[in-house]
Amino acid sequence: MAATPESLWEVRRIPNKGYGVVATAPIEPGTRLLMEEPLYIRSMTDDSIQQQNSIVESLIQSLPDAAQRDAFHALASSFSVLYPELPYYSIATTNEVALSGAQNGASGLFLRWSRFNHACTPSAYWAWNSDGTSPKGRAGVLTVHAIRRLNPGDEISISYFENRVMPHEDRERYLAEIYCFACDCALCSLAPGPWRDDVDERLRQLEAFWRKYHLGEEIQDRPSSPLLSPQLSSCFYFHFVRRHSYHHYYFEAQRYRHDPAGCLAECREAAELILEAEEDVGDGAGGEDGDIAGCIDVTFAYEIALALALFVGDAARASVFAARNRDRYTVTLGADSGEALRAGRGALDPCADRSFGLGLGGGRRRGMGLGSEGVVVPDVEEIGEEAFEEWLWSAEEWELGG
Ligand SMILES: C[S@@+](CC[C@H](N)C(=O)[O-])C[C@H]1O[C@@H](n2cnc3c(N)ncnc32)[C@H](O)[C@@H]1O
Repeated sequence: MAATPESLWEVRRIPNKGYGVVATAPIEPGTRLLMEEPLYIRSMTDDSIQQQNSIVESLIQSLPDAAQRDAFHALASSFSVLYPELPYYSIATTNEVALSGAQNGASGLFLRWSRFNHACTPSAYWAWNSDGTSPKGRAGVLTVHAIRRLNPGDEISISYFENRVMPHEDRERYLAEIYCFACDCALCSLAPGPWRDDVDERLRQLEAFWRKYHLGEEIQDRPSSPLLSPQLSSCFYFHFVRRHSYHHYYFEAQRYRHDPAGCLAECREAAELILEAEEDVGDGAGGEDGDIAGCIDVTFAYEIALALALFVGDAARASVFAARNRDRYTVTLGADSGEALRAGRGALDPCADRSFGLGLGGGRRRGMGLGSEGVVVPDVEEIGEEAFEEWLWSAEEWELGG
């Protein structure tokens, strides 16, 4: 992974927040702001908080570099009043992040990342890249990229929710319980009234989408759901769990199989809600719809849409969704991230994907799906953006036999 220009920001005192990260130069969306290796990684077990305090203490004591030990002790400690006798636990729990991928179930502490404050509509996106390589050649790096245009003096914020979306009262409770603070971002500062209700309604819609497709909550409530065949579960595993492997995944197999176009329509609604908000902040100006920009990334809708297109063997739409993911991951994770590279390969050759055409049944798999039956990507210049979107999301050809 390419190195990071950290001269673009500095850590400063921020009223009512302790320290925070502030831009020192103009920053464009997609700029890499941080690439950092963990100070330590520890597995999350059901140890008591006293045991966790001892575990973190020995991790810190064993660091060879005194400057690193001092930097750990200088970090924010939001739980020190609650647990004055557990200083290591208090610092760890204020600053650690849950890791996914190969380190699933573990958490890490990152000294520089720990200075970024939270906003429900953040200006930067962070992610743990378990396949990313640091300049020192070590596997696993945490990256932060700007997702809005920033000016010198702007605080750079990230979301502590990791793409979870919630209406205001749930966010308030979550931040108070987990992080001990009340958020005063633009979204949380909205006065009660019709506009805040409208924003909450959109957030609830996106939350429902997230819960359904990323946590699979509906299926957990439905004991009659058929078990996935090994073939199907491998398809779903491959597409949804690889990036978000810390989520328990259950899938609506039957609906996915028999009504892929209906599922695609839900992806479209979610993607449009997210994109409308982002368009408003695209020029850095902010705006009414922009109040929810950055709460959830549009790739969460496009990844599902991509998986659906692959499942039904629609190479044309799969390549468009993969290309959109590639472009977005390039902004949020960097062009050199595993996600952007994978999506780029998928855009060029969707038929090579393991799950291409799985929904078509044995005889019609690979090379026999819609990809080779003449569905081609229309020329957007020729038909216009609106008609292109209609084509992309309508999926009239999606008729799966059997
Ligand atoms: C990971 S640290 C962030 C950096 C921290 N402010 C510092 O001084 O090092 C998390 C803690 O920062 C504070 N914090 C983060 N975002 C905040 C916000 N939006 N408003 C108030 N406090 C915030 C809370 O005390 C939280 O527990």
